Amino acid sequence: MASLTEDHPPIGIHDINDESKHKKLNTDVVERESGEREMGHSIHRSGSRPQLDLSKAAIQGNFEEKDPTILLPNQSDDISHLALDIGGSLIKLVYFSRHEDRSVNDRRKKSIKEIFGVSNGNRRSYPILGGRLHFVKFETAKINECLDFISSKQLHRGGLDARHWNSDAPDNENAVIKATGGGAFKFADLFKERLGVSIDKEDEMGCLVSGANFLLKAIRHEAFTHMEGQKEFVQIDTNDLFPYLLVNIGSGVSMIKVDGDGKFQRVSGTNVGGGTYWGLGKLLTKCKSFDELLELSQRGDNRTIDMLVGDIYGGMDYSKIGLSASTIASSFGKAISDNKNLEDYRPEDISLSLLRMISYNIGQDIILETSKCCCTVALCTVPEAQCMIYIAYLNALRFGLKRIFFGGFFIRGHAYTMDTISFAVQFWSKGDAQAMFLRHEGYLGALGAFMSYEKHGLDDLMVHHLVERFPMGAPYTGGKIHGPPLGDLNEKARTRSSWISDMAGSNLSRDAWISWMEKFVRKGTEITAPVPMAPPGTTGLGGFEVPSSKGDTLRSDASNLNVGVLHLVPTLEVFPLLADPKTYEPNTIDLADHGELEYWFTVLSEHLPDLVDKAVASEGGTEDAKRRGDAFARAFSAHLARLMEEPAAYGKLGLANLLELREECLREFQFVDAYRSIKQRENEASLAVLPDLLMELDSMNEEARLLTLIEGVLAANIFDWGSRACVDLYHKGTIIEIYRMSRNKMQRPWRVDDLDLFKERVLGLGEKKPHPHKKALLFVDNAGADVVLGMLPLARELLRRGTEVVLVANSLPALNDVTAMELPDIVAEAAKHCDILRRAAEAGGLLVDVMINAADVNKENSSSVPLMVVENGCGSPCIDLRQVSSELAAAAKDADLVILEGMGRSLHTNYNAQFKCDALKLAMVKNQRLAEKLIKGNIYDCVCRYEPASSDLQSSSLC
Ligand SMILES: Nc1ncnc2c1ncn2[C@@H]1O[C@H](COP(=O)(O)OP(=O)(O)OP(=O)(O)O)[C@@H](O)[C@H]1O
Ligand SMILES: CC(C)(CO)[C@@H](O)C(=O)NCCC(=O)O
Ligand SMILES: [Mn+2]
Repeated sequence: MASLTEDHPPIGIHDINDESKHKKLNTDVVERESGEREMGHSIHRSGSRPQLDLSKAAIQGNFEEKDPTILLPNQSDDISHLALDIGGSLIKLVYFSRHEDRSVNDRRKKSIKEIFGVSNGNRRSYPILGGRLHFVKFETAKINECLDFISSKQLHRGGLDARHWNSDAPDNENAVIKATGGGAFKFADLFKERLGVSIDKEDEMGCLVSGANFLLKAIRHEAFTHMEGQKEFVQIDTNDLFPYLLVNIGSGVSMIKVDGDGKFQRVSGTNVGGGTYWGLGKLLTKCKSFDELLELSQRGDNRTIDMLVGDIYGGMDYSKIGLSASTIASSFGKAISDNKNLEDYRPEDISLSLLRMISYNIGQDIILETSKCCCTVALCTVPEAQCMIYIAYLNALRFGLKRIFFGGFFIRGHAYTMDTISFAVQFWSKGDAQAMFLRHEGYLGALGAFMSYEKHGLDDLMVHHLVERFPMGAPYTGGKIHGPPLGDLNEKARTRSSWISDMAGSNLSRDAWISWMEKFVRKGTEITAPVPMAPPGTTGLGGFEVPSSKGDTLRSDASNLNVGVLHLVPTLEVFPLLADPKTYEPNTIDLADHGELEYWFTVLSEHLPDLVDKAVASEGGTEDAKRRGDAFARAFSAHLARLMEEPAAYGKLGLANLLELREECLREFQFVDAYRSIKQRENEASLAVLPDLLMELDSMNEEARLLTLIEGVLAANIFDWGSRACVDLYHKGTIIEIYRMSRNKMQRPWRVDDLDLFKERVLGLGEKKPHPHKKALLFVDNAGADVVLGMLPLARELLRRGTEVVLVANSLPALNDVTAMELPDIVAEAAKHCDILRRAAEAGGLLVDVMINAADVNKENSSSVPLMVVENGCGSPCIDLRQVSSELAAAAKDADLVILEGMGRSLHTNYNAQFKCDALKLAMVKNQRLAEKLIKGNIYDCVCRYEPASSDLQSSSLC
């Protein structure tokens, strides 16, 4: 038997209680499959990364070239798909990369397919495979960088045939990329020349509309309002979306009335837009970037350069026509009489004056075109900075539109801009119309172009098919990181360079690739966005005050952290046993409470160095692992910092999202399961004592046994590498000692104790007959004692009583959570010592591969209820039941009991979830703050919450 820390002295209960001081959280990394594949050369790769088919690969052009393009004619396994919106200022790219085919040798899958008739294991049956949508932008003036990017990622190779984007056609002769925006026309020849692809031009307005419609339909937290610094997500009812006004503020401005999918009309536009602000601003302030200019405006005072009504009227209002003294009478008008040169004005003031002037002129132009009746009012009384918004409003009014969505990169997630717009729309409409913003504001056109590929199956995507994960942009791996920093690039670089050195006897490519990446790192950092500022002071008629700024500088990395990568998983489904999916909220604690966010931020940050050490060690402590560890730490810290400043940056934020972010971040930097060896050791140690435990249980009467079993689950839930307090414990005793101590501490009543109610159902009471459940879904938590000594014996008891059991485990590793891939071996091992488990596992198809001693098998008993394992579709310690694997959804259909075990699944998330069937939530609370908050208790208190499905849902008894 392997035990964890045998050389440490045992601990007592006293030690455990002392741990309540600790409030840190421990973390973990996750594993991806890795393997070897024959491809002429045997290449080791991470299975989660694109798999390149290098056969017949050839360098295009000159071998001596610095960044040669490599053609991969037989590449088909991981085709990426690309669409572009090439605007006057920026090029927007949306590209898709497939998820790896995870259908590795998973014996579970076969039986699950047979039993539930689902084909989750075979993703190829879907029109599109699971994958990711990435969002990237470049300046149009630097189109060559964009072409380099496309070429280096071979994105143009995916568009083999634009009409059928998942075409199997192997040849690249008719390669076509969908593109919209003026640049689709202007640069078509360049694309042909540089990449050998044709551009299939899509109508710009149509793309903006279909992009917006797609986002509003498919992304849960896409649209939001922004008032006085407060961002609020709005879940749009797609049946009640139309009509709306779409205002796209790019270089120029377009206003489009949208009546339905493909039904729209451009009702107005103006040539004075974002491009004007940036262009003139550049000339007048010598700013090098748009953000610099925007940042300047935050600290500007336009009164030093604008001529105000008060300047002309001796400080007085011109009230007869409704102009206040502070209204701008003439933008830049003071420069006439000041007798100053450009250099004498502060660039800050120029920028703000310009920002206001542009907005005013946009408004004025459209007034003349579209609104004859209102122009005088608008010209005379409307605060100048609000004019273009006023026009948007007038247009909305004209067409009876209540909702105005704003898109285009001019908005830039900029708090001041959005607040100004919102205020104006509200002001003029007297609260009738509402301004809304879109998280993917700048990518509407590119997404629309992407949607125009036929047969990609995206039209049918539902909210639960898309999981937004966090962008790990190259800029985060810049600085002292050397070499290709991003996972897939890293992998491609490795495979390419090994191919090149093998085939061409040269190692030029890796260096060339790295230098390209370094360049990208630098460039990527340049395209940045400001961190939103404090809300402006608005004074209604008097115009807007100078925007207040949170700090002197804008963080240069924020724009890379504005939208995440969208993971498309067409196999995800809403958990069918949720009582009301519409009102379901997975997170128990709302991180909108800043104190709460700060607490978890500290917990996660403090633990980061430890986590990096562990992650690096788990990868053999190599130089590459250190580099990735460093990159991971930067990326994760940047995300945390971003979220501290703007908690809603990636949509509504809960603890589940934060914990998932950490796991995703580790995955992004290719860390395989850091807890794998710990999990293995704990599994072994626990399996070694399992027979004794089962014997002990079997000697009890059924009432004592049920109590012992639930106690066992709660006690074993102490093994949680996500809890700092628990991790400290592990250094003080062997796991068996800790387990015993934890068992001994189990004194009823627990803090939440519904055991009697559960017992009544299972064992009956007095006249009431036992009423075993038909089928139970057991959401398991940790590997080791938790699953082996806690949940498996409970599962065994249910099986013994005729309840079918489905063990539901993570699809990907997170902390020391057991995964669905790991469970069959654990069950097989346990089944060696237990007939009930063995027969059930056989019936559930889990033991097909295991050598079973034929003599042991009692054929007559082989009609046992099955024990199965299904994956939940998650890779996080928490579970969002709106997005679970289709095999879990299928398994859930006829279940009448759900058991959620562990803090992540039953407390951080789902504590308040209501189910259509009976639910049992079991956990030991290993965090003092959560204990206080949730159950008014203390660390190591236990929760046994049983909620029968009946309509008269009984509230659990808080003892
Ligand atoms: N990093 C940036 N670089 C340049 N402009 C930026 C940047 N960020 C925001 N902007 C603003 O966004 C505008 C471009 O927005 P967007 O990409 O939506 O328009 P576009 O598609 O290039 O233009 P159009 O649709 O008129 O052809 C710029 O003119 C500028 O005002
Ligand atoms: C020309 C487009 C459509 C190019 O995206 C855009 O820049 C725009 O809407 N400009 C405004 C042109 C006008 O309506 O006066
Ligand atoms: Mn555009």
